[in-house]
Amino acid sequence: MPHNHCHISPRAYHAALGGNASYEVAKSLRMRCRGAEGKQAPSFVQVPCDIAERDSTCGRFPLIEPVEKQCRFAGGNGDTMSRLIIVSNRLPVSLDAQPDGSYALRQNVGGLATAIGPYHSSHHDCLWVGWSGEDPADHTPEEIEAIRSTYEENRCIPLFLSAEQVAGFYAGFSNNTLWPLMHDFSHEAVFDPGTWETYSHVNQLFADALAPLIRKGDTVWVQDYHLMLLPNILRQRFNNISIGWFLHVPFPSPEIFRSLPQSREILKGVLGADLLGFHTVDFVENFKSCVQQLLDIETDDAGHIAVDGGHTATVDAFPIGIDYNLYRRTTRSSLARAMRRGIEEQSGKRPGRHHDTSLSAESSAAAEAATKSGSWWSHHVHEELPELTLAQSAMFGKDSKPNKVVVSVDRLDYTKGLPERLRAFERLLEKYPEWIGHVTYYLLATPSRGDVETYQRLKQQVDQLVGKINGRFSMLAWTPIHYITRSLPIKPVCGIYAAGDVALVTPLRDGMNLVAKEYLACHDGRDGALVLSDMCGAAEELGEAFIVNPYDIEMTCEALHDALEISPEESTRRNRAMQARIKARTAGTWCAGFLDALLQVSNPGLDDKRLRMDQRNTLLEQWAKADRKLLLCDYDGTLTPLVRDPDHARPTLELRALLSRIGTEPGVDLAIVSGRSHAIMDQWFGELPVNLVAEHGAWRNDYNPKGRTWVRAENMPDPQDWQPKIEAMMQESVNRVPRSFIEHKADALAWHYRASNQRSAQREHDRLIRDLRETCGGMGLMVMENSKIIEVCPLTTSKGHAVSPWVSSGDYDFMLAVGDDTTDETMFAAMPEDAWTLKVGAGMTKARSRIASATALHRLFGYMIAESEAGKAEKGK
Ligand SMILES: O=P(O)(O)OC[C@H]1O[C@H](O[C@H]2O[C@H](CO)[C@@H](O)[C@H](O)[C@H]2O)[C@H](O)[C@@H](O)[C@@H]1O
Repeated sequence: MPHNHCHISPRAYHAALGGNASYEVAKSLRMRCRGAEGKQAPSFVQVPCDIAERDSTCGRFPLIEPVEKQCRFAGGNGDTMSRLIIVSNRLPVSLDAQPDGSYALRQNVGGLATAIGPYHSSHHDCLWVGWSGEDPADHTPEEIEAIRSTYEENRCIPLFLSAEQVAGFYAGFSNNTLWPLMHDFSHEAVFDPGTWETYSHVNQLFADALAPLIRKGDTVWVQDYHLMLLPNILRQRFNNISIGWFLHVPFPSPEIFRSLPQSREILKGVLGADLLGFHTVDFVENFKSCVQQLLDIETDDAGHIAVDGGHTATVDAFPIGIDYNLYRRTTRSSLARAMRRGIEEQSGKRPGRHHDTSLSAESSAAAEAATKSGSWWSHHVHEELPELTLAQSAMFGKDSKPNKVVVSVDRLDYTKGLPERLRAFERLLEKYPEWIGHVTYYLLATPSRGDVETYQRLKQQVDQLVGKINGRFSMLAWTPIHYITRSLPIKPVCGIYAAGDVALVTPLRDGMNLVAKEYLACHDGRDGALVLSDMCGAAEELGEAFIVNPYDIEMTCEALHDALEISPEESTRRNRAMQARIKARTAGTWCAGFLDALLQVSNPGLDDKRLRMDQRNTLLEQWAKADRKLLLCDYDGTLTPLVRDPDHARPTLELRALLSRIGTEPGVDLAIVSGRSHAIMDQWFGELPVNLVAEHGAWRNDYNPKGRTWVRAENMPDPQDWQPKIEAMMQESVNRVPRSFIEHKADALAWHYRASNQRSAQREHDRLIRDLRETCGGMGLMVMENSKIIEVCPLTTSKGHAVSPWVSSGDYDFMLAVGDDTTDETMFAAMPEDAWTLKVGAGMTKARSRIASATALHRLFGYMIAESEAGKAEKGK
């Protein structure tokens, strides 16, 4: 390395390319990396020292780090920092070639990019590996390098697959074999040994692409049915990483899955993961049955599967959500509003506009812009209408029936139940002719997999059905179905959702179905009825919808009729319940929840007693049903993560808001049961609607909006009699162990050593414990070992004792106690059998369940609040 150059770290490299460095540094880095020979990224990056130093000194970020830690994405250098590597068939971004030969990045839409994309963008050490969508045969080596480099600047590692590989792996085995089988369409499945071979090979190629990136301790999260062999390939190659796998489609019963000639290989492939996630508990059960029947391996109720070679895989359900606020916000955009207004005018929902059958100039122009080309729109709205028909006169006010809009948004796929849905709509017009002229169906069906014959046939079938229904029922001024077969951007789609009085979401089989959730988010706080198939995961969460069997045309027709007739008050009430739930269970909480669970199952200290999804659902059900609820929460390490300086653990505004929210739920008594001094508790929580227990039970303060009073426990020794002596002993330890200190409380003293050198602190810890125990025995005091802290407090104090008046009052039909350290064990022991007890983090415990972190607890509280909201909406409150 030239002496006037220096190495910079991958973190600094990303920060620089992410706009955090000066132009000169960024340019220098880019040139350096593009110049690298071969496909492999350079293992470190050099920049001229003067530029790097100037950037560092102007406070952008620390550019210069020790040379031995420096590499780009490559692993294998002993760096043990754990990172997340996401692997999916497609990357979350695509590239568009620009006239100047460069490539511009475009964000992909779709559930996966929306759900995990934010995690990837906000974590600067997170990588994403996937197929670039490019065939290397179509590009020069320079273009390939430019494509690779543009992706890598965004922490995406692209794979280049030939057309032949794509045909076998993607179109072939993934979409023509696994897709139909997973969706219970075994009659559509093609069994071809050739595509299986390519699928296996491409899974190996993904492993090859990952190999140079993986470092000890990394987490690799594999996505979906395209990569079902990859988890086990990775397990065979690396024994020091955590592997997760999530299936975004349904998992079928053994009767269907066993028809796949490679069913056993596929099961063994995914069982290489530590955690296997599915959308619903039903899919988990199907998977477990397949493992039992096809591999003869037992599974237990906790979802553990003991695989050969001592590896244990765990299966659980993680229902995916949407970015609720994105849809809610986008619905308010001017383009979405114009789209909605346009549909309402065109369908006659907005009287006055429709007479001349043209949109207002403003709506028309904006809707055109929204749909980009807008041809479908102008075609329908600029028709000349020479005469009024019977239906038209009904439409324009002579008849009291209000005009309504039905919407649906799908990919044109045989799993979506489009022909069945169209028949149900036709049946509605037949059976309830009063809807003729009054209901308009906006059917957005984006064609996909157009090179596959089944999809071509489906498209023809849907085209014909739409034509038949329109031909049969159309009036001069009214067309029953507006059929759009293009892909529309999110803004007009939100406009379509918002315009819909009814959304018809009736897939024959679907893993989750996000359309149902998106429709509800676009109707935030409003009316609008959802007709939903019971064959999709979403039906488990959206029970207030009109649930139908999508194969039952008569039932769907009746549900559609009821949905069209529902009062705005009733549909708003139903929506409020569903919206509360999907607002709390977003794409972000899904991603975090899966990663929390993966952390738990990969860590032997955290895996036992993991709160599974079915248990969490039971907890939420019991919470929602209960009238009087008791929540007992420890503070440090439970409601907030542990930090070095106890003063820095003060509650954030978000935590205070969460505590206020849950503390004011009707029927809820919330108590923070902490070892903190009552002075601190008063300062941090005094204004919140919560009961407080301080100093491990020595002090108690029940919430009273008129003013708080602290009550000291009885029969405690006078602190003056013991604190000077104990303080002197602790002071000796402070003198010996740098950065240790004493925390003073009214009735306790604590020696803290978290910030100290742990080896010397441990020696001192052992000595101090021994001396304190000898001294405290006869003084009515006890010595407690806690998290990097030794505490002395009165023998009579205990959290269990402090909470017993609440617990034994008999007032509550739901009780939950949460804690993280040894002092919380007395509280767990005081809880009755049917109470919920949760330990946060690792360690021996009497608690019956365990969760990973304080953040996971916040999420659980969020779900509990949402459940209460849903319950209130259901009761019409
Ligand atoms: O009962 P808790 O609410 O869990 O309180 C227990 C002790 O918490 C505090 O110490 C702990 O948290 C500190 C901040 O994260 C950390 O630095 C320390 O190492 C932990 O032991 C508090 O300072 C103590 O008074 C509490 O007894």
